[in-house]
Amino acid sequence: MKILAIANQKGGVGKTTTSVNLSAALAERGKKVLLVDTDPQGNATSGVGIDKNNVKFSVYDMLVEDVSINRVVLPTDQENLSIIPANIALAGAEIELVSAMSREVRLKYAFKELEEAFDYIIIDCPPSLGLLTINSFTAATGIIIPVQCEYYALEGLSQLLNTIKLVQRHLNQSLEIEGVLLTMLDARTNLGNDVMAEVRSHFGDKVYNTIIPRNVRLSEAPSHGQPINVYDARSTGAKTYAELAEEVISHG
Ligand SMILES: Nc1ncnc2c1ncn2[C@@H]1O[C@H](COP(=O)(O)OP(=O)(O)OP(=O)(O)O)[C@@H](O)[C@H]1O
Repeated sequence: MKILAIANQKGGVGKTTTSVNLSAALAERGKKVLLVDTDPQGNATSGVGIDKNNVKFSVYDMLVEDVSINRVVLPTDQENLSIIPANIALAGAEIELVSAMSREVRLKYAFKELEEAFDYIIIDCPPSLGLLTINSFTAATGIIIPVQCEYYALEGLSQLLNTIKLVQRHLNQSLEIEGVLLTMLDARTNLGNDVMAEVRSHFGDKVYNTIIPRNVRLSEAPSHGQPINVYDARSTGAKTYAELAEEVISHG
């Protein structure tokens, strides 16, 4: 089982869009996928059609109240795709966890209790490097870093890399950067090439060949509660997330 955290503390770089659509594309390829929403905004939850304010249990209950993970996992409309939902209740967790026992390893321990077998667990991280993200890094086998194609794309990444190093040293030695994903490429500018060269010079072959273009269908899909492969399977957004899924699968 691969556990992939989708993380970048910079906001709005495509973490949730990638979490939802990579999960859905993997599920479409017959992989059993558990999407875990750890962002209090709950956008991954609503993005797969779950009413985030109307769930019995959320990731908050699992991490803070010790509710069993097996009671928190919900099926979605898509075959092979389940979710652990999040909502605004999670906003307090960063503070509540500070004084909790085993505060960095709660997610990892919860995954150990899973009764259902999954091929992939995909974790949508919040735009911060607090305890929720640390829990994800501690539980994960790899991290996918979405980087928006824009000037200063790499700004702030040193903080993220530093956090990864700290977690590797103290909490999870086998944690790896699984891949770096360029997102929101605007075909009308040449910026993509510059950013790609810069990102490649830092991360080498960790950078996925797949680049996600800016695609309006990707931004519309969440308001319909559907991943892009359901909302518009013929869109370039759907095609590129399908390519990404193939790349992720080929990495083993
Ligand atoms: N490839 C794309 N093309 C067009 N719009 C996109 C694309 N990727 C993401 N968006 C839109 O950009 C916004 C930010 O994306 P998203 O929510 O995935 O980023 P995020 O990193 O998860 O944000 P946050 O840091 O707030 O959690 C959303 O409105 C989303 O619909």
